[in-house]
Amino acid sequence: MALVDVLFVVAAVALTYLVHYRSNRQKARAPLPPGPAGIPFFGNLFQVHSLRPYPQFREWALKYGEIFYLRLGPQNVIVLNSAEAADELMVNRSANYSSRASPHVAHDIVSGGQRMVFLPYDREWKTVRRSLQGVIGPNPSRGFRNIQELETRIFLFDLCAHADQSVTETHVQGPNDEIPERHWFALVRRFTTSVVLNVTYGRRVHRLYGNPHLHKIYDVLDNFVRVAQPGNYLADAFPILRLLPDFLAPWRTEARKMHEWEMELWGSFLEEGKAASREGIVRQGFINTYLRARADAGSEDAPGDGLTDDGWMRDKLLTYTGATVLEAGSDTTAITIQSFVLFMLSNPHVLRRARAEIDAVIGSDRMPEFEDEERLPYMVACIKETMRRRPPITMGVPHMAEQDDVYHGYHIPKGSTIIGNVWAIHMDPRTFPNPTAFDPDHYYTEGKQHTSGTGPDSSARDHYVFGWGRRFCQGSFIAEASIFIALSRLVWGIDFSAPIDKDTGRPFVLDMADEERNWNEGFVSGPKIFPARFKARSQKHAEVIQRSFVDAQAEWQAMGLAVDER
Ligand code: HEM
Repeated sequence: MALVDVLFVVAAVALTYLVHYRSNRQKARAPLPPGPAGIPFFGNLFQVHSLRPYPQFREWALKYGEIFYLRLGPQNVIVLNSAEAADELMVNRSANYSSRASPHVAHDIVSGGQRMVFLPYDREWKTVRRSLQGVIGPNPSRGFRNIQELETRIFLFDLCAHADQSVTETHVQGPNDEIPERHWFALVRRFTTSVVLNVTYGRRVHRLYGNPHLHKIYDVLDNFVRVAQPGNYLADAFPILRLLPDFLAPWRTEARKMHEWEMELWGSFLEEGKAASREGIVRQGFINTYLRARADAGSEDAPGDGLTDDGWMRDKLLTYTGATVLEAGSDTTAITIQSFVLFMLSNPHVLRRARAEIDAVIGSDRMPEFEDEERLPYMVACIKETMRRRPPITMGVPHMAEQDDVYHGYHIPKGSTIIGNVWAIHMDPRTFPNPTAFDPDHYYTEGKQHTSGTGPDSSARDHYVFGWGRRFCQGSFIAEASIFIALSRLVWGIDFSAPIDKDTGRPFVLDMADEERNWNEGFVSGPKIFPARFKARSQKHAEVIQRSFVDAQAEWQAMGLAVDER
């Protein structure tokens, strides 16, 4: 960078800081919450590990209590470290706390300002949310249970037939956490993505290998979560840098290219949906149904961003709405399943207990069904404990305060980023004794009925992986159903074990407590790939799995969906 550019940046940063500092001093009536001291201009920006912030945030939570304050450049950040504080602001006062302080580069440029998860709390977001509610809300989501049930049959079959490759072959995770397609992690991804692809586009992931779309969905997601990470771009923290012309802002050119690269994928899904509809092929799925309704209302073509005058989503907003469902629902759900396997391998006594319950209730003649959930309370507790011990989005998705507010005598400035510190809440020893242990008894009480339902009603919640209030994860019902049916069937029918380490002669299991070494970095983060063997528990289980796979093919055909190519 030339000297003049450096001077420009420094002057811009100084100006932003002064304006911000003066206006804060004038407005602040109550004191800001306590927090670590920062440095001039940059505040705490360099104290936050942008890709693995949660251990530091937990330390600060232990030091400062239920609320602390950070400044990342001119951006005020309020971190809520207790369930009570997070519920009070993001649920009880949700009218003020349902917007997003979206990262400029990731949202405005990479997403063309259209990615639902980062939309502000405005008319566009409300339209998207309302439209999706009719598909993935509590009742309509039950319409996908048939698909989820069938997809788990394929999942079990694949684990028995193909997962051994993750032990017999050498696999290396890619530099951006890419998963080799012959590793068992990829079988989990096929399952979770196939479910949400059906929800969105009425299609399946029916091949195990050579799925360019499947890989690109994860590549786009991995790239996006990296780009969106706070601290990644100075232009996110210092708005004045956004005024720089293109030749002084290489990040803008880079971000525009990412937008084009993403749109090649997401746009192609929409165009394929439109082409199928023109050929008279009636596909199910949110986007296809929406396109038909929009065409019936007279807007067959609605290019561009945002909404039409009569309130229909235009193509790009619709494209990114489909993308959000695919992104939000694929890796998060896959990570939960992968983490569960790791926790079970690390705690064989828990697996034995879960299996004993399933064997007693189900037997070996049939697989567990959704209706069995109420009779499998320990299994449900194992799932909840998986999400508590390792939330896929360790720090949740930040909200934003739209107006000044006061909480317990502390000033919360308008425009602050609000972080519900899921990790610290889940690691609070007052609620969860011995919090770093994987112990389903955190959720299990003998004789008490448990279900996985953790809807937005905060008084009935027992973990916080799905966020808060009006921005509460809209796909939680789909997610919980996928997770329950996949994991209860896994425990029922599949014997999974760690391979023997040649050096130690003992089973090789990743140390789940070693965050740095064994868990990926980033906003959405799961375990690094690890080998495991999967085989049917008995001849009887194998027969049920094989028969269910074969029967599923006829059902796919009857629904007009692709059969599995194996
Ligand atoms: C274990 C799986 C999942 C986890 C841990 C998870 C977690 C989250 C979190 C933390 C948020 C942000 C909540 C907030 O702002 O307070 C979110 C938003 C969202 N999730 Fe999920 N999610 C999962 C699965 C799914 C699935 C399967 C779908 C779709 C079928 C989905 C769709 C969405 C959507 C559309 C949003 C955006 C909501 C908004 O901004 O208004 N999620 N999710």
